[in-house]
This record gives sequence, C-alpha cells and structure tokens, in this order.
Amino acid sequence: MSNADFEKFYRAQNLFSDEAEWQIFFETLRVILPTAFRITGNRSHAIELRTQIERYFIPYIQAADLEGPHVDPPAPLPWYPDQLGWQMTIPRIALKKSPHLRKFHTFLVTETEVGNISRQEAVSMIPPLLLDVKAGHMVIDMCAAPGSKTAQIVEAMHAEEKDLELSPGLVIANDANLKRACMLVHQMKRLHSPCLLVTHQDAEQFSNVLYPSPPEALRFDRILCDVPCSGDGTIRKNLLIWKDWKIADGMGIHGMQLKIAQRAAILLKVGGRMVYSTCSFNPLENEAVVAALLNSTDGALRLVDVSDRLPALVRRPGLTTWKVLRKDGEPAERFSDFAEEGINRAHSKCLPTLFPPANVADLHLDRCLRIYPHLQNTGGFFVAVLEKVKPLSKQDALYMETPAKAEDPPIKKPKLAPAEETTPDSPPLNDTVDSEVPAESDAKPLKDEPFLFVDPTDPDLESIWKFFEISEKLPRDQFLVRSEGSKQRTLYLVSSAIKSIMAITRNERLRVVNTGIRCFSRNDVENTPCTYRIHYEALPLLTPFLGDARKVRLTHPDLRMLLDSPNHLSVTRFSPALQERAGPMVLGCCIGYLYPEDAPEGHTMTGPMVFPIWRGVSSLYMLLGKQDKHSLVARVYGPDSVIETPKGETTSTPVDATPTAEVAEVTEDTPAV
Ligand SMILES: C[S@@+](CC[C@H](N)C(=O)[O-])C[C@H]1O[C@@H](n2cnc3c(N)ncnc32)[C@H](O)[C@@H]1O
Repeated sequence: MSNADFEKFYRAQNLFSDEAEWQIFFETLRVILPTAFRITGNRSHAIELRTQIERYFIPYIQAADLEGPHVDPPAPLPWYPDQLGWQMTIPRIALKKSPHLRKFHTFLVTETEVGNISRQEAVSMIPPLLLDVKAGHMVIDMCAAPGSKTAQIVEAMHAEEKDLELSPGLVIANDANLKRACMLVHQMKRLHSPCLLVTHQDAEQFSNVLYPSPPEALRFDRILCDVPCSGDGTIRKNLLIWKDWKIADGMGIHGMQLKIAQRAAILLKVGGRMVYSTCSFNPLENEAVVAALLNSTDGALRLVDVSDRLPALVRRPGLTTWKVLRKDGEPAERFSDFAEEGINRAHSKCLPTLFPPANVADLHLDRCLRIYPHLQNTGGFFVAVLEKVKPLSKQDALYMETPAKAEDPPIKKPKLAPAEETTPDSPPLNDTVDSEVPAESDAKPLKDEPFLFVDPTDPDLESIWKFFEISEKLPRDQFLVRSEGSKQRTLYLVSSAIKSIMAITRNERLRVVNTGIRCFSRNDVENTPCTYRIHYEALPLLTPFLGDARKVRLTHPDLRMLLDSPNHLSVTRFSPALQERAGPMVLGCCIGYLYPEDAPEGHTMTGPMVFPIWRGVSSLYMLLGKQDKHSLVARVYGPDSVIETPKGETTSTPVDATPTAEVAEVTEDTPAV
C-alpha cells in the first residue's frame, strides 16, 4: 500500500497544515473501509426496519461479541437524517462465516436483495442530501449508475407526499453506459416511483428535454453531476488503486468532467441548484473543474455556503490553490510549461483550466466540501453545491453548447465507459451482502420495445377500475405498455411530467431505457370479471385509491400461513373472519391488509401492511417471491421466525411469483412455480 507518485502529488497539494495530520491521513488510507448501508424506502417502513436493528440486532451482536471474536455492532452515522444511514466495522469474512452473526448476515442479505437496505459508502450519501430535492421538482442525475444517489433523490421527492396525490415531479437517471443503465433499472424497481425516467446518453451532450405548453426545453430544479473520476477516494476499498494510480489520471479526466458540469449549467433553471461531486481527492478533478465552471459561466453560477447543513459531518474547506504536476512529477507552473516540454501523449489532455485561475481568490472555493478518510473513518469525497443566479449569457451558452449552434445538440453515440468504472459503491463480485446491484450478467439490456400510452377508455382499464373500485383520482391517461399484443400485458404508471415528455416525438433522442411503475399484469385466466393482478411494488402508491371490493383483513396467523406456504391454500384453512370475507369473492386478485392492532405482540409496525393475494377457485395464494416473503416474516414476526434452509439460503427468486401457476391451480395442493 504505497505509491510514490501518489504521495508526491498529494504532498505537493498541501492538503493539511501539519505533517502529523498528513501521517494520520496516509495511515488511514491503509486501513480497510468500514461497511456502510442505508435503510431505504418510505419513511414509516424505514423506521420499522431501523427499530428492528436497534431493538433486535444490536443486542444480538453484543451477545455474539461475548461468545465469539470481538465485534462492534453497527452504529448510525451521526449526520445522516433520522438515523437511516449506518456504518459498521464487522469484517466481511466474520459476518459471513461467524455462526454467532448468522442471523444478522441473513437479515442483511435478505433486506438488500428485496431493496430495503442499500449498501452505499457513507460519503456517497452526502451529495443527494445537499441537493435538497423537494416534491414536484424536475431533477436530473447526469451520471447515475448504479443508482444509489438516484435512490436517495427519488425518496426525497416522495418524502412529503400525501395519499391520493401523485407527485408531478420527474427524476431522470442517466448513464452513458447502457449496461450500467440497465443495472440501474433493476435497482429502481424497488423505489416504487412513477417519476423516474432512465436514459442512456453522453452527459456532456445531454439532449434538451422538450416540454409542452409552451413547447420549450425543460430547465431543471436540481441537477446531480456525480461525475466519473479517478476514484482515489475509494482507495481503502479498491486496493488496486495503490498500484495503478498515476499523475496523469486526474489531468486526463478533467476535461470530460468540466464538459458534463457545463452541460448541467445550461440545463439548470435560474434559481435551481446543482451538486458536483467526485470520489477523488484530486484538485484537478475537483476545485479546478469548479473554478473553470464558474469562470465559463460569468457569474451565472455561484457556490453555495452549506456550512450550516449536516452539522455533524466533519469536513474541510475546498482548496484555494493547487499544483499541477507533469507526469515526471515535476511541477508545472503554467500551461505553457507543457508546451515547452512538447505535448506528448500523456499530456495531450492538458488544458489551461487545470491551473488555478488568476481570480481564484474571488471564487469562494472554500465553500466546497472535502471529506478525508481520517476525519470520521470513511472514504474520501468532494462536493460542491452551486446555484444558478442568472441566465447564462448568450455568448457563454454558445461557447458551452457543442456544437456551437445548439440549444439542442445532436445525438452523439454514447461512449461506453470502462467496465471497471470506479464508483464508491461498485459491488465486489459474488458478495451478496455487499452487493447493491445485481451482477452485470443479470442486467440484460431491455428489448427495444416502444412505450405506448393506453387509451383511457381501454376496456382493460375499465375492468380494473370497476373490479378494484379505483378512485377516479388515479389518472387513467398515465398508463403505458411496452409489448402490446402479448398475453402478459403489463400496465406501467408514469407521472404527469413523464407523460408530457414521452408524448413529444422529438424526445425520442432522450434514449429512454425504462420508466414507470409496474402496476397491473394480465393473467391468462377465465371466469373472472378482471384478469389483472396488482403488483406488490405498486401497492404503496395504489392503496389509497382502492375501494373496499377486493380488500381482505388478515389476522396474523392468516398472514403467516400465506407467507410460509409455497402453495395455494384452501380458503377453509384460514380464520373464520377471512373465510367469511374471501369465501364469497369471485376469482381474481385481492389485497390483504394486516393492521397494527392485528399484528403479533412486539411488532414494530407503524401502519397497515398490504399484500397482493390471488383468490383462486377455492384457495388463497400470496403473490410474492421467496425473498419478499422472508423479509416480511422477519419484519412482522421478528428475525427469530425466519426458517433457514440448511445452507442458510436466501438466494434470489424472481421478484414476483409468476401468475401462470396461480391461475392454473384450483386445489390447495397445486404448487406454485
Ligand atoms: C461515479 S459513477 C456514478 C455513481 C452514481 N452516481 C451512484 O451514486 O450510484 C460515474 C458514472 O458515470 C458514467 N459515465 C461515464 N462517462 C459518462 C458520460 N460521458 N455521460 C454520462 N455518464 C457517464 C459511468 O458509466 C458511471 O456509471
């Protein structure tokens, strides 16, 4: 764990006022990074899970400490709101192998797979918090995959939502790499948001999003530029950086970072906020980019002082000067020094903007945040929060638009970013606890099927509305399908903003990979007035709109039977109240409710829980995958209730059970596929 060039370069930057701190900084880089995770999802659900960690797992780990080798339980990050961000130093191997920690390991695996927990480096949680997203905002995350920050943005957008209100907002999650954009889609399924649009474009030239009435290019309220970077802030985790780090790395990527930030500056609304961030210590990728951005926008952007935000987060101010080194390690005082040397290949990406500009003292670069690993035992990170205070002057806009003419640059084929793109959250391969995204092989690019809006008078919609007694407040004109004609018709709901955007043909240039929340799927079944079932992921959003016709109240033993059984169970096996309610129901999907007053003792529920159930000819069946069922058993009945298979198996099954088997059954013995 050493690299002479790294040391030379960063010593030249005078990051710290004394040698002692440099030593502590450098020593910390050699200590393996603690694991951090975030409890995701809507507030009440997240608080329930947090309570479970506090009440059950912390005492459990404390007890394990007495029996096995010493381990500290996880602790909440002091600066993360509502104690929903956590960090732990339990070594990965101990977590996996120690019999004393097995339940905690199972818990993390299950909750990560169903998306209730997201492994995310602590420092990577900072930019979305400072972006300050509110309901109804138009937001774009320019470099979004694998999507941990997008998830925080989407959660913030829905945080204050009321029942019977669909957020009018928009979150575009863009990534130039199609494969990574598809991984993002997988992640996003669990966000239950109709406001998300996943695109794949080169952010340097992100196309204008046309918006109707009057038709114009949309300007965003919030933009995140979490740009590709050299990633040396992740060195505690990505040990190869010790070997591979080169002086030329930061220099080489500065130009691209600046272009992405400049494109964002154009897309930002006056009064809007953008956050520029990297997981690098390098001033050439950080302050130099911000300085060049400020200077190229001639006062239209300013750095925001966020010193009062996240007060428990220890940070250092941005640098107000820095050094550029030639690849031989010698300092270059000015741009012309490179010319003198003759611009060789390593310096071909050298730009004048690498150097501190003459007006550097006026730019308030100290308002940027530098997070060093030794400050609070994290990775390294850089964040700048900027505000657009006036329109860009025409000249600036022309300068920054590439090619010059364009308020609407042409589509450029996205460059595929390197497969090993550094991000603080790239999952180690084959490590289920730590993976926050599926392995790349799971992330197949979606087939290029068009997005087609469903006619609001479509007979299927009519039957769904009638069957579930859906309120007319749920807009029927915001549903789309991707493969018309197939038996398995699935209806996705999108926000009004996305509908408006998708309705404009010229927005095809956005290269949409996916959008919409999966709400209803058609089953191949007869003898029911409605062949559609509701998806679990859509229930939190749809429940307030549903009438009573298909609601069934469950006792907790009813729920337990449904969660434990892989098969359809005869209606006669359930509580008398459920038999009475479900018995006369016609075949089709119904919604099971467990109210806190019906929950088992010691539960942590703060509101009713809802589940999609299939009412068969004479049976009931829970329309959930195995992992979801595991997670729910643990949540409702406590982690002790999860029955482990001999291998402690909790491995993935498709998120939803396929409907074909459910509808083919009629007897309680028919196993579901
Ligand atoms: C630091 S990572 C982003 C991490 C992400 N924000 C998160 O929190 O999960 C940078 C991402 O930028 C993407 N990328 C690289 N070049 C790009 C470009 N020109 N335009 C858009 N995305 C790009 C990479 O594929 C990579 O996924």
